[in-house]
Parts: sequence; structure tokens; C-alpha cells
Amino acid sequence: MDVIVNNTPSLSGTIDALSSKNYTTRYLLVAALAEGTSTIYYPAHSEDSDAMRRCIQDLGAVLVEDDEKITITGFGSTPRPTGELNVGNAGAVLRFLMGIAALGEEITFVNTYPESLGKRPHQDLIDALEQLGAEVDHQEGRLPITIRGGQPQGGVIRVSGSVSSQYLSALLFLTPLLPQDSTIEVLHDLKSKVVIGQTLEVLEQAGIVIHASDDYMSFKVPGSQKYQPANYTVQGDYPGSAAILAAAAVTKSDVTVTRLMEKSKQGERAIIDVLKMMNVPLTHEDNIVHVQGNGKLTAVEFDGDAATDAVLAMVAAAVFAEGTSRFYNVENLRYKECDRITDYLHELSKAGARVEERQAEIIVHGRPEGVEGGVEINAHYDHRVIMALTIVGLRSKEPLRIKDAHHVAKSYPGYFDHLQALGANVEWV
Ligand SMILES: O=C(O)C1=C[C@@H](OP(=O)(O)O)[C@@H](O)[C@H](O)C1
Ligand SMILES: C=C(OP(=O)(O)O)C(=O)O
Repeated sequence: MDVIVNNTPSLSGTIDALSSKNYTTRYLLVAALAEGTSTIYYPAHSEDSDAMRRCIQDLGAVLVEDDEKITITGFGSTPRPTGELNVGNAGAVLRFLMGIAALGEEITFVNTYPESLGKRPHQDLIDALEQLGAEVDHQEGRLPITIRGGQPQGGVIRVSGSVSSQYLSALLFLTPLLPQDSTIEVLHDLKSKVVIGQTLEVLEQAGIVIHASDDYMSFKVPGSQKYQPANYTVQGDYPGSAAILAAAAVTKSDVTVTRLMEKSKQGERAIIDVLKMMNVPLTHEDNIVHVQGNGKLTAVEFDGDAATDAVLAMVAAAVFAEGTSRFYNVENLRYKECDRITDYLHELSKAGARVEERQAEIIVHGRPEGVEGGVEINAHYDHRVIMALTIVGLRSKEPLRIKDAHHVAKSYPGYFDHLQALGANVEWV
């Protein structure tokens, strides 16, 4: 299904932020790894979180869900033998479960999104699992991937962090369950480092002990631990809400978003600081963000690695800023649902934005007068491209038609409903 985004001068109203995708996937996983019953309040509902629900059920967890919460009785350290797992298009779910697959005899991860997740690299994680004795069949580091566990014991594991933090998170979920102690050394750089803070926070809530160096480049993990059943409450999601806040920033607006924790470990909370740096009038108090946009923004320079999943929304806001903005240290955007530098900037240019790419940078020459629009946008299977181009469409002279906009449901199925509730002129066709 496509969405038509029409010029929308103003937005107003209040919405509750969707629930965090990253926390939901993690809580589902640690609940599945516990022996006993855990409860997760306000879990996210999206294709990615549903993929984790489906896979942990296939591995033997028992799930009961109502409108407010989900109770999960876990399988502990012994996942049920299952031939195949289908993670949909969810990168984090795949990588975390590749780690857990090392506990089993043989699991094949199938390739249902050959044009998106099917193109993403997993070699660095495969190398790490092989160090633990797993046998892995793969297609040059890509799906489909078969993992035969081989009863890993623990020990020293070296993993590269230069492409994704998800490989390290996968090892942090796996190693506490191994019989012996482990040491994890991160090689090269660690991208999306802040996300490791979310992994460690959730592991601690699940009763797991991990000794991390301050720079997150080295970890000591005691073996033979047990995940404890617990109650969890999922906080609001900054990456998705960043798109709503950026939409409010580029229009005349009076928009309130609730459930956004000020002390959150989500790096994408930086959307607040970046919009403030762009001189967008906003406040953030008592977990409520209030934007009173006037459509005027100034350019910004920002290290995007601190807020990986909000960069596309920030770039969309910068399209209408006075001056030239620069988002640097963002090379790993190339290894997402699409190449979020080349593919995204191609679509932005079609809409009339003035953008330039470097290997690890996005440069935006702002157009405060607005862009032409009037074109069809290829979504590249990427929810964040869809959300970001919608922001641009709100200030395009002619409508933007975003093809296959239903892929927004990967993380934020209610995105267009929320925008419509705020008065955006968007319609499904
Ligand atoms: O661990 C996670 O849940 C995630 C880590 C990040 O990926 P990278 O570490 O690959 O940048 C982020 O972009 C993704 O949406 C979710
Ligand atoms: C990149 C993302 O997710 P994943 O890596 O889990 O597919 C995202 O949500 O923007």
C-alpha cells in the first residue's frame, strides 16, 4: 500500500509515544531465557516485536497476552529443537537469536526479505560463534544461516563492533548461560555503543551479572548463571517518536508527546537536544515533550552514532533548516534495512532536497522555502525512510507518494494514524 503525503502547514494535539522496540525485544528474550514466569507491561506491537514473540514461542516459551501485558513462561537455557526460525525483517531479533541458537542442536534462519535483511552482513557474529565451537552454514555471512551449537563452554571471544552493536549484544545474552566464565573483547570500533547500555540494563534487571569496562570494549561474564523471572515495564520509544517530533519541528505546531523518559538510556533521546540546537521551541519535563514549532530551523552538526535510529528524522528536519547541516560518524547506516545513506539521499533528492553523501557522512544544504515534491518515493523496505520522507512531504509543494509505505509497520504501525490525529494531510491509497 502507498501513502500520499500532502502539504500540511500545521500540526496540533497530544499522542502517547509508542512502546520501545529495543526494550520489548530484549524483555521478551530475557523472559524466554528465564525458568519461571515473567510479565512485560506495555510491550510494543510491531512486525519486529512480533517476530521475537513468534520465535521465542517456536523455541518453547509460553506466551499469554492481553491489552496491557504479556506473561511469558521461559525455556531457560534449553530451547526446544525447532527446524527453522523466521525473524521477518528484524535485524536485532536475528542477531540475538543467532546467539541463542548456539545452545541448540541445529536451527536454520530463513531468508524471507531477500532485498532487505537478506542483504545485511552477519559475518562478525558468525566468526564469534565459531570461536565458541558452533558450526555455521551461511551465504558469505548472509541469510539463510544454519547454526549447529556444539555445546559451547565459554572462554575468550573476540568480536568486531565496527558494523553493528547487535553482535556484541547477542554474545552478552548468550554467555551467562554457558558453563564456564567468558571474556568478550571488542575489536576495532564499537558502533551504536549506547545501545549496549540498554542490553546491560535489561540483563541486570533479569538478575544477570556482567563486568563491563567503562568503554564497553571488554567484558567479563561469569558462567552458569540463571535468568530470573521478573516484571518489566516498557518505556516509550525515542526512535519512532523522533519522527513525530521532527514533523512538529518543520510545521507550525503545538504537539505534545507523552511517555518519553528524560533519563532513558536510548541514545535517540538526543532528538530533543538536536532540535533545541536547531532552535526549535520545545520543552521536556515530567517525561512529556511539548513542541511549539514555527517552521524555522537552523543548521546543526551532530555525531549521528550517538542516536543511530533517529538520524533519518533529524536529516529530514535539516532539509528545511537555514544553512548547511552535517551528520557524521554514520557509516553503519549503510548496513540497515537499506543503505540509509545512498538510498535515502537518493529519495530525498528526488523530492527536491539538496543533500550530499560521504562514506560516513550526510550533508544537507537546507531549503527553508520548502521543496518541490510531486514524485514517487521508493521506500526500500525501510520504515525509517518512510517516516522521514513523510516529514519532508509535509513541506513539499506537491504531494509525495510513498510506495509500499506499509513497511512502516516494522517498528511503528500506528505512525500514520498518529500523524492524522495531529492533523497531517496523509492518506493510504
Ligand atoms: O540492539 C538493538 O536493538 C539495535 C541496535 C542498533 O543497531 P546497530 O548496532 O546495528 O547500529 C539499532 O540501529 C537497531 O535498530 C536496534
Ligand atoms: C535498524 C533497525 O532495526 P534492526 O537492525 O533491528 O533491523 C531499526 O529499527 O531502524
